[in-house]
Formats: sequence, structure tokens, C-alpha cells
Amino acid sequence: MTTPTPLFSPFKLALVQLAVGSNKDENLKNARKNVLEASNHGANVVVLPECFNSPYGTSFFPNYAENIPQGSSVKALSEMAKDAGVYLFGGSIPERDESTGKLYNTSTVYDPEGHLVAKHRKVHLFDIDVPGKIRFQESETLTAGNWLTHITTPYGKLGLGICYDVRFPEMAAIAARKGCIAMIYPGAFNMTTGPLHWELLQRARAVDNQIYVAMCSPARDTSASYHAWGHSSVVDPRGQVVATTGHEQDIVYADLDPELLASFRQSIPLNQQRRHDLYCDVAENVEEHADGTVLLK
Ligand SMILES: O=C(O)CCC(=O)C(=O)O
Repeated sequence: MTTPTPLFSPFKLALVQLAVGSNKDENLKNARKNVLEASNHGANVVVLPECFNSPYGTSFFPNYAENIPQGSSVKALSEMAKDAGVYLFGGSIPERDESTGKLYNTSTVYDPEGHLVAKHRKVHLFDIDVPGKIRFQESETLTAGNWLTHITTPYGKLGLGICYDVRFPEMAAIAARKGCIAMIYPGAFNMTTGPLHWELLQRARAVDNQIYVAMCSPARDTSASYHAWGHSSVVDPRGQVVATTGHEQDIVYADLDPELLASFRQSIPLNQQRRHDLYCDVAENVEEHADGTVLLK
């Protein structure tokens, strides 16, 4: 089976590793300042972190949750994208669905005119228990989303997941098989799983699928209840980390290069060598829809 070369034009990606506090308006203002700065540095696509408008913790989600698209964060994000003239991956925010009362960890994406072009609800909830280290149960207050998300931009198609979603290789494999050139994950790993798995998972998703992978974390705040790992990074289709940072507020830039992706896929032609006579193709029964949602047929 052959997979056609994906459509891809060069672009500059910026990951805004934002310092997040408990004041939502301040968080939105800080996001705006940094998105405009990234745009002034030539970024075409800008990414904010997971839970960038609220502290990260299950007890905070009900208080910070907003309706999408009526809430104040969507309005602010749409204006930021428009004023900066960029595709904006608006990190994630706690969402309240008014019709069901359910809460979600949701990422919204805007085009350079400020239109909301996609909405991804975290598909795999972060429920872990590492004795003596960290117990976190998003399912205490959140519900999982029910679709995958691929966003068509003039630069190429971009897959979107949120944090724990990176641990599930099927999601990135489906995106790559469907022609996405990158997976973007707003994320907030912690001081236990960050050093162990943050970079490893990004490099794994990148090298398995020969795509770019980017994860954008909040900056670390040791006065908060959850200490984020930071280290927002971009990994190229060879599995190399091409841009990264420490744990302070920062902006990470990377130039995404179609020739590097194409030449690496030519050198190691995995897409022509898959044995779908021996194992299933994860993307076989999956269908993309015009609104960016991706579902089983
Ligand atoms: O997978 C991990 O270790 C961390 C995940 C996480 O922090 C999240 O999903 O928000």
C-alpha cells in the first residue's frame, strides 16, 4: 500500500510556554501578549498550553469551565488569532456543555481571521495512580471526548490531541495515515512522568509516523498544587528534538520543513512497507469530516 506525499508548505511554529495563575483574565492577557510576540517573530502557527486559563486540577475545572463558543476565553482567543494573523491552537480550557452539564478538557483552534475552525475534547482522560508519587483522576470531574481532530491549514493538515492523548499511538498513526504532517499536543506533564516520558513519547510518535510532533506545556509554578514539567518541544520526522526549553515562561520556535519530511520518508520508506496482510490498518475504517472531526465510518 502506498500513502501519497502529504500537502505541506514550510511554516514557523511557536509554542508559548505560558506562566499560568489563578486569575483567568490575567492568564488571557498574558496569552495575548505572547501570541502577538510569537507573531512578531514570524510564527505562522502558535500553540498555547493545556489548561492555560485556569490552574490544573480537578477541583478547579467546575469553577473555570465555560461554554464554547459563548465564553470569554473563546472571544479572547479569536481576537488574539485575528490580531496576530496566525493559526492559533488555543491550548485547552475546561468546557461546560450547557445541554448536558458535562465538563470537558477542550482545545479550540482559530484561523488567522479569528474563526473557530475546530474543537477537540480530550479523548483519553488522565487517570493515573503512581503510589507515593502522583494520583490524578480527571474523570472525577471531566468526561472524555468522542472524536479525533484533524485541521486543514494552508501549510498542511495538523492532528490535534491533548496531553495524555500522546500515550495512545493509534491516534497519531491515524493522523499520519490520513496525511497530517504534524501532531500538536497542548500538554502538562508533571515531575514524575515528565522526566520519564515527555520527550520519549514525542520522539516515539514522531519516528513511528515520520511526522513532526509538538507539545506545549505551561511553565512550572511551584506554588501551585500541580507542578508542570515544562520543556515544551518540537520533534522532527527523524525523531530529533529540534527545539525545546526549560521550565520557565518562554516561546519555543521551529521551522517545519516539507523537504526534510519527504526525504526522510524516501530514505526509510515505512509507508510502502507496511504489512496490512498481517495486521490491521488503524486508519482503514476512519472518516474525516469537513468540521475537522474524525470518526469511525
Ligand atoms: O501522561 C502523563 O504522564 C501526564 C498526562 C497529563 O498530565 C495530562 O493528561 O494532563
